[in-house]
Amino acid sequence: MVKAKICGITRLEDALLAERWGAWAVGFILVPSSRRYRPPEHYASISRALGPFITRVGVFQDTPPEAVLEAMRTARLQVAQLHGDEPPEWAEALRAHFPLIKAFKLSGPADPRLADYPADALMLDGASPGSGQGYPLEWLEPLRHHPRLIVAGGLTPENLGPVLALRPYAVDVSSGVEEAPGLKSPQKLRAFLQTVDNSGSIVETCG
Ligand SMILES: O=C(O)c1ccccc1N[C@@H]1O[C@H](COP(=O)(O)O)[C@@H](O)[C@H]1O
Repeated sequence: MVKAKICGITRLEDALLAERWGAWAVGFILVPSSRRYRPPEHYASISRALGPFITRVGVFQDTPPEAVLEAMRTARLQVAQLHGDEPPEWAEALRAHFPLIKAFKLSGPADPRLADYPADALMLDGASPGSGQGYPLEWLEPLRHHPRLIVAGGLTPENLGPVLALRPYAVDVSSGVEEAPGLKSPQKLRAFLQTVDNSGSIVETCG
């Protein structure tokens, strides 16, 4: 079963819909320059209202480890996603506290050495994260069989099919299920999660 992470959530109602419709994770932007940024205290109130079986992810970009730890604690989050040019030592320091996703921006075919970065899952994203910009799926090929590959960047309910056919560990979406930055569209959210869900049943039936 491919897992789905809904990223860039700013409203409780969107988080609850994502949970109800089967998302494995929700992501909260802690990058101050982003239009989807909200302070950690805001995310804490959303996190408190969710059930125990959905993972809360904090998204950071070039934030020093001490500040990441502080924000994660305040926002009551469980997994950190690093989206910048963080040195591997920062990742090692953070992994002592919680699982880590390392996101890389692709501007060409993925370099297989990205898998050497110390992280618990590897995300391959477009060149401009959070913009809805994608890339040719062939660029994933060098890391296609990575056991914890999360595919992100420009995904929508409509273009998800070929990505799901690659059977990555997870898919991640933000803009593709929004009506405005940070505000999710219930219709698009449902369509996205249903598409992921249906792909699981198809594989299980055929397998
Ligand atoms: O969403 C943002 O504003 C953002 C800012 C800084 C780093 C990452 C950001 N978003 C991440 O981008 C991917 C894919 O987004 P999209 O579906 O192409 O819009 C997603 O993981 C977001 O977490």
